[in-house]
Amino acid sequence: MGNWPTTPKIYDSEEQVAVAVASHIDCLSSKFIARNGTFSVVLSGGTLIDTLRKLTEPPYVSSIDWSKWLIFFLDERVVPLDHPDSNYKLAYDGFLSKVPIPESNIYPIKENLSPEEAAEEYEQRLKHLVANGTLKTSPTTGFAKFDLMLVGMGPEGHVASLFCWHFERFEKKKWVTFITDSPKPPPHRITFTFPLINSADEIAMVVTGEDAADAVKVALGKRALDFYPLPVQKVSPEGGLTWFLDKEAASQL
Ligand SMILES: O=C1O[C@H](COP(=O)(O)O)[C@@H](O)[C@H](O)[C@H]1O
Repeated sequence: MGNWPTTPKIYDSEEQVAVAVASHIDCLSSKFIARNGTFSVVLSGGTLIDTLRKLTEPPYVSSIDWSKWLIFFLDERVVPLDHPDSNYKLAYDGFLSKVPIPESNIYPIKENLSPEEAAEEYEQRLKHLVANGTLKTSPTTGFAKFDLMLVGMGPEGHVASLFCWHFERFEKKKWVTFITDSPKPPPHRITFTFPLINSADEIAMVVTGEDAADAVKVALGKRALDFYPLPVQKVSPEGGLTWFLDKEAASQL
C-alpha cells in the first residue's frame, strides 16, 4: 500500500471528467487484456454510471474489446435485479445494455437471498473464480485482485456500502459483507470490504459535484478529522490510485 495522499486530476466540468475517465479506462482495458487476456472491472452504483457514458459512444463503443471484459459490483442493494434501487439495473440501463459485453461475463448478485446469504454467495463465487483462474489473487493479501475498481463516493465520505457509523468498514477477513441498516436507502445491502478493495491493481475514484467537496478535502488530506477517518480515507490500493474530480468536487482543496 502506498498511494496516499495522491494528486487528483481536476477538470472544469463533469463532461470533461466523463471524457477523461473513458480515456483512462480504454488505456487500462488494452493494457490488461494484453497482459491477462481479460479485463476485470468492478462498478460502483450512483452517479458513476452516468459518468461512464462516453464509453458507450464512438470511438470506444467499437474500439474496445468488450468480449474480454468481466463485470462485478462493488456493492449492491439486496432487491430484485429489475428494482429501481438495484445497482445492477442502474448499470445495465445506463452502460451494460449499450456495449457488447457477453451476459455470461457479468456477475450480478443472486436474487431471493437474505443480505447475509447474498454476501456469502457472492464471496464464494469470487473465490471460485479465483480458484479456476478467471480472477487473479494478490500475492500480498490473498484476496482477489481485480484489474480496475471504479469507485464513487457519497457526500459524507462513504464508498461502496461502507458507511462512517458501521463496523463493517473495519472488516479484515471477509471479502464481501452485508448491512441491514444502511443510512442511505434501501437498508439491505452487500458490499466489498476494504481488504478486497485495496487488493485491486487499479482504483479510479470518480467524484463530481459540490456536495462531495468537504469529504474530498478530508480524503485528500487537506483537513484533519479528530475522530475516526472517513471510509474513503481507507481506500489505499496496492496498485495505482487515480482521482478524477470536477471543479465543484475540488472546490475545497
Ligand atoms: O449508495 C451508493 O452510494 C455511492 C455514492 O453514490 P453517488 O450517487 O453519491 O455517486 C455509490 O458509489 C454506491 O455504489 C451506491 O450503492
